[in-house]
Amino acid sequence: MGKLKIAVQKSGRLHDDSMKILKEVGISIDNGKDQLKASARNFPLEVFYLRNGDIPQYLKDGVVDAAIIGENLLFEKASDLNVVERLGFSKCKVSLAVPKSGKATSIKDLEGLRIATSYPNTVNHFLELNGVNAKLHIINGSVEIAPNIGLADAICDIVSSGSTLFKNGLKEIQTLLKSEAVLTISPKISTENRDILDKLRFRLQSVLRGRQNKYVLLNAPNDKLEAITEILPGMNSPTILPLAKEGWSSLHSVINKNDFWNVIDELKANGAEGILVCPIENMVL
Ligand SMILES: Nc1ncnc2c1ncn2[C@@H]1O[C@H](COP(=O)(O)OP(=O)(O)OP(=O)(O)O)[C@@H](O)[C@H]1O
Ligand SMILES: O=P(O)(O)OC[C@H]1O[C@H](OP(=O)(O)OP(=O)(O)O)[C@H](O)[C@@H]1O
Ligand SMILES: [Mg+2]
Repeated sequence: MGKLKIAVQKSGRLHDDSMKILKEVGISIDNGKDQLKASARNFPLEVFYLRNGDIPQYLKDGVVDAAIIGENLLFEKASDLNVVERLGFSKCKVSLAVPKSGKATSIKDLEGLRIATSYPNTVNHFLELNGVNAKLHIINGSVEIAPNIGLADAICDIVSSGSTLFKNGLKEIQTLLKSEAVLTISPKISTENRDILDKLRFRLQSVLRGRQNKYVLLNAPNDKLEAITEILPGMNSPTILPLAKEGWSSLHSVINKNDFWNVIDELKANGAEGILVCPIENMVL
């Protein structure tokens, strides 16, 4: 049987969470830190540890079948490749910023100015879309310093917390893209390896669904069960078990983690007690 070749960033922002999600889908990888390639012990998978910036070309050439990569880099270097799963980590934006005292408030105000960036294709795409002419300075890192050293009037780079912009006296004027880590595939992947990829995707979907939801257990008097069931959003049919205490039941359900805190007060007001909220490792549909 063949092996699915998957590229993961060797070191940097995506590495740890990429390895973590592979572990959570039950794949054990002997991970010698200096290895550039490692095989999984219990799944037909080979991991290639590569520079993030090199991964799009490896995908296009079919050197690897799949990769975990930032969506922003796909837009920059391989917009023809498909995203097959959004993985929910390394969330960031690609934004334009100018010095705090600058007058520009959008891309339209950058006509004739100099923009420093590591993402020239992305910037050019949006400049063209807006009919703006600007001069790009392509630099590979520490882009935010460019206006301070007189190299550029504006920058385009990744923004997450915004602290790098703040520290360099810059303000964001426009978000061009939103990004997160994604699983993407090579157009040259074989049919055999696509089957392995489908197995991996099935596991990833179960883990991601689990991360998005919480298992909730609560106790309530029997006459309140109907009201409580109605409060819990998106619930098909909760499990209801009688408690040893006469007239009381235990209600078990799954709830989206974003919804839980919104309904907690209502649950309590309707007589729910002893509410437990537990993480879910896997949710297989
Ligand atoms: N501050 C951040 N917060 C969240 N995600 C980020 C942040 N910076 C980068 N990312 C995401 O992580 C990806 C990898 O970024 P990182 O800085 O680790 O690597 P790189 O310098 O782009 O690549 P290479 O591996 O080629 O050196 C980016 O493409 C982006 O999707
Ligand atoms: O909004 P923030 O939370 O400050 O994050 C944004 C910064 O993070 C990234 O740099 P990184 O730390 O990856 O360094 P690099 O330039 O060496 O890649 C990015 O290039 C920004 O500079
Ligand atoms: Mg970086």
